[in-house]
Amino acid sequence: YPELVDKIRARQINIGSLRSSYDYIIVGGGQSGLVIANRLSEDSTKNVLVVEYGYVDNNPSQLEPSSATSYPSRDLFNVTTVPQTGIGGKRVSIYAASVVGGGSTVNGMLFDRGAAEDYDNWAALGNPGWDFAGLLPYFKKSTTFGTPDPAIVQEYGITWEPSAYGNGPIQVTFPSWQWPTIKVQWKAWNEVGVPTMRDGENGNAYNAYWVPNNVDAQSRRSYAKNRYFDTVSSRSNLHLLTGYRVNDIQFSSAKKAESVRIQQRGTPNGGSTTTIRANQEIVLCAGWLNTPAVLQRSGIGPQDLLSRANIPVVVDLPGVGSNLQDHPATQINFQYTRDLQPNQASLYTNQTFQAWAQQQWQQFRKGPMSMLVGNALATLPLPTMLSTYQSLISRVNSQNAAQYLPSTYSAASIRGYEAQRRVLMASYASLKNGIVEIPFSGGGGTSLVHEKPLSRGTVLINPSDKWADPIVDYNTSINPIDNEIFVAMIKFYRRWMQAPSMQQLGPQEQSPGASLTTDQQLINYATQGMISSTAHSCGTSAMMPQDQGGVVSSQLLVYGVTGLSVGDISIIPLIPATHTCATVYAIAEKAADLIKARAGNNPTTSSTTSVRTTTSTTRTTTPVTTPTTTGSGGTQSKWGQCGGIGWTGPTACVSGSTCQSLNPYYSQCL
Ligand SMILES: Cc1cc2nc3c(=O)[nH]c(=O)nc-3n(C[C@H](O)[C@H](O)[C@H](O)COP(=O)(O)OP(=O)(O)OC[C@H]3O[C@@H](n4cnc5c(N)ncnc54)[C@H](O)[C@@H]3O)c2cc1C
Repeated sequence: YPELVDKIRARQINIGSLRSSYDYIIVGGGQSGLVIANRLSEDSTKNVLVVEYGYVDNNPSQLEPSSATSYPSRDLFNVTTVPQTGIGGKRVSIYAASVVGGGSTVNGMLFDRGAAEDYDNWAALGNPGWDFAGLLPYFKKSTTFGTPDPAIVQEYGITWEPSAYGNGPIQVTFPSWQWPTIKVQWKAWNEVGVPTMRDGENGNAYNAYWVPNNVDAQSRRSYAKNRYFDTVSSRSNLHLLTGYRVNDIQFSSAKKAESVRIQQRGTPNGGSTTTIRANQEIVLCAGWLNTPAVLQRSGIGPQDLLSRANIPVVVDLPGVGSNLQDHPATQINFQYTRDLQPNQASLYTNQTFQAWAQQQWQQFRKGPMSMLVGNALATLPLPTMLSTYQSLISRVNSQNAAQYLPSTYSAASIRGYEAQRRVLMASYASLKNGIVEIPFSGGGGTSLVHEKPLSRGTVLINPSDKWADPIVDYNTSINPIDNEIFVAMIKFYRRWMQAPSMQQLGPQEQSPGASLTTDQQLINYATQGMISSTAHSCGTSAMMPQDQGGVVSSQLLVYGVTGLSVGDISIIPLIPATHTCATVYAIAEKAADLIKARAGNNPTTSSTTSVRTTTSTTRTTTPVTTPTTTGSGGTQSKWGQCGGIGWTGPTACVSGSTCQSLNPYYSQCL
């Protein structure tokens, strides 16, 4: 493993080896940023710089299935929302990665796509080429399906559609284990009118279907860093600079994006910065939280916000930071009084089973411990769940759209929302599009997830401190119809638990509890336990027409300037009914093709630039002082932190490992 670490370190550059200019500068080396970097650097005459705020996380545990359910705080931004008045005024956690590979490095590895209608809706909002047919080649280009263990396929009747996959970097398959109770659950779905689909990845992600994970045959995480970045380490035209924040973008008088200003992480705001020029294009891939913030700090955003923050306006683009969407969720729990054996609890309660599971894992990387977060979803159309769905749709249509939107929304953003509502209501009435998601893997408890909320939020820089983390407000459940969807979900889940097949398990409702029956009681229950985000935040630099609050065109170019595009999750106009990782790969693959195509039409002189140019041409930088570490004594275990700025824990490593500095902020026992 240390050899691998050395290899990874060798291909990163430090500030001293930066060129003064690159053909492409990618802001953010997260999931989408690494995909785009890989594709743009395929042309050896183009040089590409990725600037990433986070670092490489080389902890091997991050590749293991267990990492799907424990998100390491070291790799995440530490931000909470403003009080969410629609769910009792609580502040909720947000999920935004800050590590090389971004969300793909830390996420739950449930790897699904939305229904065809989800993407057709994007095209209907004024984005030709972004329908499912336009995206399918990119879903395929990014993935390869690995045939799972035939025994588990046969035992559980797992189905998938091979033609939905291609020959791409991300490995996708099913683990070698499922819990027996899931067989009963599949039957029960059918009994309450939810058919089983052969596959969700081919545009049919509605009703109930199996969902694979993005893991290789050894159940190891297959993600942007190891499949899109590490694999092209020999390319000298691709540079990655970690531990630096892109503060803002600078424009020429003709509003061409010319350069980025970067600053070392942890140095005081307003301190020294380095400017790097982009000959061809700057591509924002800083994610839903920071892409709008970088735009706003660069003078592209709502005019009144910019002037309150003392930022000169380059383009008054009110949609920047609006249109925030995620999938809010609440919990439901039933206990089986006659559960099948083994079940999930057996891993804790049955020592023989536990020992067998350990042995299966350690010897063969198979068995219960190869499982991640589960592999089955019921993504239910509204008419399946609610017989009075038409009345709900009429009530949505008769709402004054502005009433529930944030007060900061411009007339253009309100128009855009009305356009979204038109396509959304068609989806609410459709039998080929899910409105809610109920994950199931055998147990009686799960999350109830709203896939198509009407409420919208904002991500705005703090006008009194533009360097602070952006202010996030999801406005969760501000629109009362969103709560009606939760009530319908709870009632339908109860119906599922009452299905004939389920009775062999003896399900007993724990929460909300059978005594809660009125809609208001269920709303109170749902909102009390509700979270605003299931880590699928998106939409904050939306691909919509400019006069409808859009930020980028269907070419992903930012309105009002040239040489600047967005290639990450923030371009999503309308949240799809799916976990977002696979969709982000498709967006980024398509973005790379769009960028290449326009470069082809407009060649630059960059091909003549020497790749070897280094520091002397880099604009001013203040030398970075080497940080010191004050240790508290004691010995750190292998893989643990042993130094870095601000570290006060042990600096000595357990025998067999040595403390190695990976960056100024993190040394590790390796
Ligand atoms: C904890 C978690 C669990 C998830 N679980 C699942 C799941 O199971 N299944 C699924 O399908 N999806 C899941 N997702 C969602 C999915 O991973 C994300 O939607 C996707 O990774 C987003 O990709 P992105 O490229 O848009 O942003 P990111 O991958 O977040 O990349 C943005 C990058 O930009 C960097 N950055 C930010 N600001 C700056 C700046 N100013 N300068 C330089 N760099 C900057 C950040 O550090 C980050 O690395 C999860 C996400 C998270 C966070």
